[in-house]
Amino acid sequence: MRLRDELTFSSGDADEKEEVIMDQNLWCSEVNAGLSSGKREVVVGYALTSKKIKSFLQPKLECLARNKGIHFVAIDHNRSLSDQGPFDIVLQKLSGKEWRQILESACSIFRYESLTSSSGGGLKDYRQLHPEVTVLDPPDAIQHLRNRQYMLQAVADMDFSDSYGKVGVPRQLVIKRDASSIPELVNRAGLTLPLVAKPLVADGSAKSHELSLAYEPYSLQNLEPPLVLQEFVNHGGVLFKVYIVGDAIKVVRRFSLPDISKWELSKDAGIYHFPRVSCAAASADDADLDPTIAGYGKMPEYEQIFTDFLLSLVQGKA
Ligand SMILES: Nc1ncnc2c1ncn2[C@@H]1O[C@H](COP(=O)(O)OP(=O)(O)OP(=O)(O)O)[C@@H](O)[C@H]1O
Ligand SMILES: O=P(O)(O)O[C@H]1[C@H](O)[C@H](O)[C@H](OP(=O)(O)O)[C@@H](OP(=O)(O)O)[C@@H]1O
Repeated sequence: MRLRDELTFSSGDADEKEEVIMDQNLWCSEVNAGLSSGKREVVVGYALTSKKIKSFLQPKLECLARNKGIHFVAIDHNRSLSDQGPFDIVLQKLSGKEWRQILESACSIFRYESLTSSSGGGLKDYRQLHPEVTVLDPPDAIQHLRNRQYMLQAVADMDFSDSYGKVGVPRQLVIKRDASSIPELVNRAGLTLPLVAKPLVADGSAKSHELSLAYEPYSLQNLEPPLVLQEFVNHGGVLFKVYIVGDAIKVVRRFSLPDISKWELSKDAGIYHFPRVSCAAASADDADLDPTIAGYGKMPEYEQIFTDFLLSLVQGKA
């Protein structure tokens, strides 16, 4: 059980240099409330991009978490990780490079060579120094999701022979450089048009979601490699998004790009850039779908599921 005087936090605000010690009276009353209720206080240090903080750490989530004794604390990018906390969980979605920059700028206690490892650099040493802290998710476990060439490999490797339908990965081609070679490479690979062009790097930036649809390969020469080209797969204009948090699995349905007919293909040319097609606002609630498929825009009861999951990660730890 954490003692009160251990709990000093840094604001994590890049503009604030000095430690911010929470109001001891406020904090004590909460910890006392927690202690009296037997609830264990859980401290989650987070290292997320500002975009992710804005979209993820919504008041509804923070309020529900606090009621369950879970406190989200920004990891101060200006101080060494080991001087902060103590944390029960480090919630992170940064690349090894971003962690490296944070730790280098934080006069980190870690050796420089440890920053060069691919699995999030100093975070790897932090995990060795603090095995009691759960890192969500370990950089080496999610590294492949940052690359659209490798992110689907897990699906391609699965055996769905006993499933009700066919699950596959669209045929795709990676273009690392030299966009002028795309028409020849597409022809040589025998890819069927139209093609969806996606940035190869899926790093969570707005740019990484800038997708294009090309009806002929020559317009692809205007795109900026590295990118991945995927054959367009007609799928009825509805996308099923599967959310998995711990053991909880939820399926939501979204409107997607409509099917493309051969007539359209013959009439259409050029390349079209499209926004976040199947975002939460594109709920397919009204689509004429099999009623057994539950779901809507976002993951239902997400805040409840995620906070219960965080508690499950620390249950049983002293
Ligand atoms: N090969 C494809 N065939 C047909 N439609 C596709 C294909 N790839 C992507 N799409 C359409 O483009 C949308 C976005 O594609 P994708 O999910 O790969 O991008 P993303 O940026 O990873 O999306 P997310 O918003 O989930 O991060 C999909 O929801 C789907 O509507
Ligand atoms: O359909 P949703 O709103 O869940 O789409 C998510 C998307 O699946 C990714 O999780 C995005 O995160 P990044 O890949 O890090 O960009 C989310 O973007 P965000 O800006 O809202 O965090 C989408 O919402």
